[in-house]
Amino acid sequence: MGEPEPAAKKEYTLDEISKHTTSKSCWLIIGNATNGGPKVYDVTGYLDDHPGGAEVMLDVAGQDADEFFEDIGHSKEAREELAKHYIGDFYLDEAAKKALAEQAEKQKSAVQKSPATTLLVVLVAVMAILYGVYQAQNS
Ligand code: HEM
Repeated sequence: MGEPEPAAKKEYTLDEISKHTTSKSCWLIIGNATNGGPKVYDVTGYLDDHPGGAEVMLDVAGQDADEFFEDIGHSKEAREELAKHYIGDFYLDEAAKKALAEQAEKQKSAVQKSPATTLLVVLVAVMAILYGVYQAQNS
């Protein structure tokens, strides 16, 4: 048994999204393999409230704005605000869906590996400090 799916999940194609590029109707695609895939947001009502200004949003309207959104390092509050404007998912064909799932899987295993990497870094640092102390005591 899979996860329960909402009955009618709306999906938008780039054809449709790319029509919404003005202050009268401004849509953005935000999301990637690490957070559930690309999603579509109608941010028309938020343009005038955006602390970064309306212009930056209009610049990337009707297209994939994920990198722009992530590069700013938007806060948790910004992400909560973003969620309010969600209108549906970005349509992915089977190949794109598969690529996204593979990317998500890769990200997951990279995260799982990271505690071991952190431990190794800490271990090397501790050994370096101990070596320093040993040297100091014997000089
Ligand atoms: C619905 C989508 C978006 C929401 C809800 C949002 C929300 C916010 C919020 C709350 C801030 C204040 C700082 C923070 O809390 O992180 C902020 C700052 C900013 N945002 Fe956005 N943002 C969105 C999309 C974008 C996009 C697509 C861009 C760039 C193309 C962008 C560029 C900026 C910039 C440059 C700032 C910094 C403003 C400054 O510090 O002067 N934002 N945004």
